[in-house]
Amino acid sequence: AIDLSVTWLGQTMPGCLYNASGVWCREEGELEALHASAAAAVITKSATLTPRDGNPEPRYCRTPLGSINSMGLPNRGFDYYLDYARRYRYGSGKPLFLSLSGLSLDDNCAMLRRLAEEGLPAVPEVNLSCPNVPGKPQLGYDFAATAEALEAFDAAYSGLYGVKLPPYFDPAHFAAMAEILNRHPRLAFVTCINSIGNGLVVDIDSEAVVIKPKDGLGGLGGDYVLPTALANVREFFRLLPGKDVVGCGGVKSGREAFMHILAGARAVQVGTCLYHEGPGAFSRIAGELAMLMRVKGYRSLDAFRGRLRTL
Ligand SMILES: O=C1NC(=O)NC(C(=O)O)N1
Repeated sequence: AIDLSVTWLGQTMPGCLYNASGVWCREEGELEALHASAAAAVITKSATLTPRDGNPEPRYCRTPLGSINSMGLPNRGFDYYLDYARRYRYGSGKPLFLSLSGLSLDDNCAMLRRLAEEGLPAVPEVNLSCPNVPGKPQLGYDFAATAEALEAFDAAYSGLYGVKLPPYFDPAHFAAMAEILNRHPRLAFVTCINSIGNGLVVDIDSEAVVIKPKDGLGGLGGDYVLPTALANVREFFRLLPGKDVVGCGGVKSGREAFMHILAGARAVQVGTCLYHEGPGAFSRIAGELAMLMRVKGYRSLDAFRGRLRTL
């Protein structure tokens, strides 16, 4: 039989696929639908300290090659997701991740401290990469600010945590980020990647942009981002010994999931494809991955994880 389970963060989850933060996870009903699906874990919509409406609509658009979004962190606020985490059924073996995207370092630390006080099994994934809050640059592109933030996170939270990274496009940036990330032993994983920020999709019939915020600029997902996502997974897999890399970006079938794991991904998140297909995507993609493994003679993910060949 094909084993798709993943052992990390001191636990074993029943499969390797779960949602990308932001997709199908803002409301409790959505989170419960994910938990009931073939998703192997659940992550919540990035929380700000207080509830937030987000950007004006239209703020999401599907395109033939994926998606563009400028949601602007619409969410129910940290207390809503903390309350969900108190009632979550951890016994299912499906980990719960809480995505945190504070609008300031103090907010991120306040949420981390509150989470630490609860002593819940939920694992924080701190979002360093939202590209869609007007006036707020992506923290992950400011190396000094990222270094300062991670020191503060270590002081605020004594458990294992992860960060959601923006895509990087230059070996010097991979190296600079890795040097910072490797200073933090309790930073157990990085999720690569968040959307490719500030793309522009044009509709030639209307001769207009397709989303309202930022005059049409938004984060790209889907087919557009797969090669960049794979590059970030493979580079950080090499550069962060002892840490896990979660692959995110362009996964719409067993093929892309296989690529991410070959590049080094411990587990794989699904965003744009989940937005359009719904939670049924997880059983489809898992089945396709298992079939691919069967054809290739692999019985577990460990048999090929990180084994991407170079020429
Ligand atoms: O981190 C984020 N990435 C995105 O692509 N969009 C959301 C958002 O805008 O809320 N946040």
